[in-house]
Amino acid sequence: MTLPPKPRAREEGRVSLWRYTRLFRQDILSAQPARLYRAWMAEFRTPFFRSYLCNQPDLVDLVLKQRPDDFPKSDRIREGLAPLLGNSVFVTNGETWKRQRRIIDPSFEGGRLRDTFPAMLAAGQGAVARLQGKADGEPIEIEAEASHAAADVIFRTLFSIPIEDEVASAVFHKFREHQRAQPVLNLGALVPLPRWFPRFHRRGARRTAKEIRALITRLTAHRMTEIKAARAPDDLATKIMTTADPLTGERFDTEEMVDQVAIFFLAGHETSASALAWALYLLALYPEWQDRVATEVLAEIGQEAPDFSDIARLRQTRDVFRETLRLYPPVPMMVRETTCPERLRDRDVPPRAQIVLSPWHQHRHERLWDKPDAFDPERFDTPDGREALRCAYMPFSAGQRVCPGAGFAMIEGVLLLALLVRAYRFDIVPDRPAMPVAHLTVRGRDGIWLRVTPRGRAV
Ligand code: HEM
Repeated sequence: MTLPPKPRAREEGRVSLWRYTRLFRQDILSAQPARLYRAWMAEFRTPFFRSYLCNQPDLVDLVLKQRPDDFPKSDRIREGLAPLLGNSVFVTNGETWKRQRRIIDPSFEGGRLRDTFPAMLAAGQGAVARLQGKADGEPIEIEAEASHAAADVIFRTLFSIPIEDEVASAVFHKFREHQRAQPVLNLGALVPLPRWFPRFHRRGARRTAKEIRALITRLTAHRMTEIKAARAPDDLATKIMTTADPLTGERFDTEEMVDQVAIFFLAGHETSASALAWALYLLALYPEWQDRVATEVLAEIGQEAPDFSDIARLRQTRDVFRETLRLYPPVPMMVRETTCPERLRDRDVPPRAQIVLSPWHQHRHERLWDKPDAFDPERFDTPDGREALRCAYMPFSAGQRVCPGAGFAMIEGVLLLALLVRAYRFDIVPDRPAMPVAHLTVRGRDGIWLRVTPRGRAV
């Protein structure tokens, strides 16, 4: 049986820091040796830093759930991302971070998700309509379509504006330019190289970051005016900007909200787009699963527009999306830093060492998953699969810093997949196979190409 694409690991043995950095810059995934798919913990020593990749579920639990305050994000992450994200919740630590989460989290709770559903649905219907003109069986690059759809979801749910809006569309296009200028956004953040080491903060990336922030400031300042005049739409931006911290009573001011909007846009659209594109690719690779999804969607919602409660009944579609997040976790690695001496698996770990948690390796770990590289959405119905889901599945991270958009993303992903597969058939392009590469998120090295035709018509 064909396995879904996986990059070849680098050969075992020592490599120089220069070579590692070069490999790393090309792609974080293939820069790593194959033993990481079997190891519980691996240590990397360089003259400048020590880094420990932890796969053992107990260790991951310790870092993310039991003592998260002792394993913060490093300041370098903030430095690396500051031009675009300022002091957003993604990069802060300690009391600032806690206050930001107290204000943000209520907007993503269950009841609010129901309220955002119509905006998500409109974005999904927009994606189906956009593909109509391209569904002629000629190869199309599906990541671009998925990015467009996911950006539309974010703008509609956050600011009640479609992606066609002038400012929304400008942010979206500037963002693409930003990625081209700085393809591996957090390289500098992931590897704490000494200050003299060449960085990849290109000048172009600084400029685009500034332009994106200026556009977001326009949206946010306008919304603040609408809130003050009591005529703001009831969407996520209004909810977040009017929520007071239950402990201090403080609200976000415009500037702090700009930082949060920047991360919602970045974290919320890049990740969802990556997951949707890989899900469609996997369904093209396994057409029997594509038929199962199409059949389920027709049985549960027919040709109607689904409502919020329909999504919970799309169980096979959800399992396909879950399995996609296992095989291609959009955020392949996360980094924390030790603040005091630690002893992990009988090794002394000094303060300021890097702790790397890798959904990519944990999700394909040979000792944690049965047939880890196979595509099998039914695995979640088996006792082993359920156990692995509980202790070795973290596409959204875990613990107090878990992704606040996890519930949102699971509804969005299932909804968009259901609408697209109901309308179209997706087939692979044999001479353009996809290969994952970790840029900002896990992407296709040369894009993800598929042939799209209206469902029911053969290619
Ligand atoms: C499939 C989609 C998504 C995936 C796989 C995903 C994954 C993740 C992961 C792994 C983290 C933790 C990163 C770390 O600790 O270094 C994270 C954080 C975050 N995500 Fe998501 N995410 C998704 C969608 C979203 C959406 C839709 C939003 C918002 C609309 C969002 C907002 C955030 C924010 C604000 C954080 C920072 C949280 C903090 O540090 O406290 N994400 N996400």
